[in-house]
Amino acid sequence: MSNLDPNSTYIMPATARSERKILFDKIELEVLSGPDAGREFGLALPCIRIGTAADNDVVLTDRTVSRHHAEIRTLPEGLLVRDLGSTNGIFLRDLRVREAFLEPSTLFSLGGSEIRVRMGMEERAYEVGRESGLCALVGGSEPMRELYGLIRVVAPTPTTVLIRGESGSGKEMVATTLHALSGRKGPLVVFDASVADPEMVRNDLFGHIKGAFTGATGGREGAFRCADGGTLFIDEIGELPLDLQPRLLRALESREVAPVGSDRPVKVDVRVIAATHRNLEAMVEEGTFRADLYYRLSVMSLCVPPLRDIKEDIPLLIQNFGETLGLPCRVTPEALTALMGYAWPGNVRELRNVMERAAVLCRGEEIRPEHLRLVDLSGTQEPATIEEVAPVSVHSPAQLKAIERQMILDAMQRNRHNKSAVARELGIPLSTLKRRIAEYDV
Ligand SMILES: Nc1ncnc2c1ncn2[C@@H]1O[C@H](COP(=O)(O)OP(=O)(O)OP(=O)(O)O)[C@@H](O)[C@H]1O
Repeated sequence: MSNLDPNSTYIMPATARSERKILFDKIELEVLSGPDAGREFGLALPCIRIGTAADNDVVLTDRTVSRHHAEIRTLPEGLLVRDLGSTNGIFLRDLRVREAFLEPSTLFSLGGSEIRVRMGMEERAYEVGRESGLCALVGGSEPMRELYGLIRVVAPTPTTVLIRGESGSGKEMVATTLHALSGRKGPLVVFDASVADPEMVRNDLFGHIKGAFTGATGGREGAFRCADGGTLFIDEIGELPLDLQPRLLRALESREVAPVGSDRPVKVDVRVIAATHRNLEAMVEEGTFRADLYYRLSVMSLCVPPLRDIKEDIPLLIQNFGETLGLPCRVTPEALTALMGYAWPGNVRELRNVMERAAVLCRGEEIRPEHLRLVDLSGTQEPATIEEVAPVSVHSPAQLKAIERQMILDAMQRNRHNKSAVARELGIPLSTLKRRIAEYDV
């Protein structure tokens, strides 16, 4: 292994201020003997398969090599080689091994082919340009431009990406942008791991066969297979039930999924992007998130800045919402000052909601500070929520609660109990929604 931490993305400032470099891990193989002698491979994948069948990552022509002979996986401890049930086995010197960690530049043999393997690094340059947006993402601040540079260089690779950032900061938009620039022909499938029922998460993510469980009257493809040829975006990965995490890890490494009720895995060509607002490191520490899955996901992390750190983008975002949402209102300098002074705990989503509401309240005139209804300048209070959608106080607090409860119930039904989708639809953070659900006994 390289002496750099394999669990991190390295960004090295280059001499020119606008160009940075990023390092991708890769597995390098060199065939030293046998019919494929002289061939070299460098693959930026977490796990590679070697054999004579065409669906391997490294396809050899040596007839003493089995169709699916071996796999090599990158792990924090090093490169792990594993026999996939070959006829002629894997040999390290004279020792036949079923599974072994390889020292750097170790030689091993598959049938009559001797192979040298090592962990490599591929350096790619990326530009931090002067643009004020990328695809649907808006913002010309330095952190946003840095993010665009990373998105452009990471998008066309098969690397799993972990997007981190606070709720409402634009993680899903970053995932959409990564997919749009990936060149992958298949669809973008969004999967929310915060659904309350773990059974539902398992069935919806991996699919199931007919009769897999009581009530499974038909088969279901599952998000993984629906995303074949495209991208699977797993939102709220920190909420993925612990017992499903090994299954996801297996799918990421083997690029195969076994539908529930079946022991026949299906090959999938899916690029996985995950997102979270949670502190996964702390979750690993406390045992609620598996370290091996964390390691696999965090090889490439992209951080979306909170709005309070990119306040210079507020005017641009407002202008963009005006255009995309058809809000023709002008913002007074006083209102802009108020917007710039606010802490934005709900990030860009909150800004959008505030602007939408202000556009209604100002009745076609210019937006003044009182239309914004920004009550909390410290950022300690919850962002504007659905009760504020009913601005004129014709309801008693009890009636408002009943209305809110009904709105949540309706949205839950529409979104098949997918809480993140509900929170998105209602324009409130997931944490607030969860509190309301508990409070109203929904
Ligand atoms: N950079 C941006 N440019 C334009 N609009 C943005 C940007 N970032 C966020 N938004 C707006 O904020 C809304 C919320 O963004 P998004 O759903 O991507 O956030 P998120 O971080 O995935 O939220 P959550 O953690 O709650 O799932 C989007 O619908 C979009 O309107």
